[in-house]
Amino acid sequence: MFEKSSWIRLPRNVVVGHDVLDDAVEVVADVHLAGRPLVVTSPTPKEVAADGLVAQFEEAGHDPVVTVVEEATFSSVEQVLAAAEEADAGFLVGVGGGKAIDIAKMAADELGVGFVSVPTAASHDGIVSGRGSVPEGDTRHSVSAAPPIAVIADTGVLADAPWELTTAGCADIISNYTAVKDWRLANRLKNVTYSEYSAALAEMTAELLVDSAGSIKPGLEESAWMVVKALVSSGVAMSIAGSSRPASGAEHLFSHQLDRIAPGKALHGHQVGVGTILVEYLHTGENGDWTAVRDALDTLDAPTTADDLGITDEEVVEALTHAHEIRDRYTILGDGISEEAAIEAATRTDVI
Ligand SMILES: NC(=O)C1=CN([C@@H]2O[C@H](COP(=O)(O)OP(=O)(O)OC[C@H]3O[C@@H](n4cnc5c(N)ncnc54)[C@H](OP(=O)(O)O)[C@@H]3O)[C@@H](O)[C@H]2O)C=CC1
Ligand SMILES: O=C(CO)COP(=O)(O)O
Ligand SMILES: [Zn+2]
Repeated sequence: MFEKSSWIRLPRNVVVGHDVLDDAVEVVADVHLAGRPLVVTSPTPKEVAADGLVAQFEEAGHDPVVTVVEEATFSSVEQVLAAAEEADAGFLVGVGGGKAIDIAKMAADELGVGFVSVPTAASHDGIVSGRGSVPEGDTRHSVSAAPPIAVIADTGVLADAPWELTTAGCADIISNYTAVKDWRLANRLKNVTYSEYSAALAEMTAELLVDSAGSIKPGLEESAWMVVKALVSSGVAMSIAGSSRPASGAEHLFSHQLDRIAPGKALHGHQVGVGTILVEYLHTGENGDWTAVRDALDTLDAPTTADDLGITDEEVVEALTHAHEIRDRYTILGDGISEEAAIEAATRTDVI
């Protein structure tokens, strides 16, 4: 008897374009969210977008409240839960980069209320995903959470954000190449659940972005448009998979380990981009596709070396040799690679 079942949870409204932030009240009404909005944001996105959004909700008689989070931690989730309880919030609106959106998403999931995602930077593919990524001690959890009911991605805001945030988003997409390779490997060797549809979508998203790399330029709203569409598509791949597998493999474990070893030095997307060069080398060898990955990152102005990331050679080697310890996720790293192998990979690829 066939007994398999799966849930694919996706956003209802994905609104992308120029000045769409002005339509927030309408978007919220369209998905029937009711009650007091709790706006979850972080310091810069508050000024860039959340203050204006709050004024809009006030004008519409929604009586919004705001809470500002500083870090992507479980204690930030607790802070938001307490604020929501105190305000008796009807739904949550996450305004910011990956940090604010992840925290709002997880808190809304815990509360069982609706969540609206308002990215202020095209810097990560968690904008629509049903995941939250949170460090805790020596590990980093990829937490399941309901995806946003609605996404409001204002391309004017995204294009005005610092260019390096957009290049970080591009690199987060390029990492799908190695993430999918790791996923297929884990499926073959460890029988990990695998979805060909999800993997194909994740790979195609990276392919389309790389094909357009030459026309993605700073300050152009059309470029923000192309990148955010790719980020949405990659998030949908995660929702189809029911895990971050199509968008997060060994290159992400490397980045998560760097967050512990060299905190605050570089953006998530930039770290995973450099990780993708290294992991592609490990998958395909000296004459493999890592040069194409490096060239694509270079064309997009994204970092390709330890120097570009502002980290030391030793930190790269330490992150690569300890990446497999981040979580129980089988990748090309297996149960860890030796220091010699890490130095070889990083040297051959000119990362160090
Ligand atoms: N759930 C998922 O599926 C995924 C989750 N992630 C997670 O997302 C995070 C990475 O996202 P990222 O956006 O890089 O990190 P942050 O949210 O930390 O944002 C990066 C920086 O950009 C600033 N910023 C945001 N918007 C603007 C703007 N419009 N103008 C100027 N500055 C701005 C932030 O300000 P401030 O300091 O004030 O916040 C912050 O300093 C990681 O925690 C990662 O694990 C990544 C991919 C997928
Ligand atoms: O960053 C991610 C995808 O780009 C997801 O990260 P996690 O695997 O930690 O959830
Ligand atoms: Zn990522």
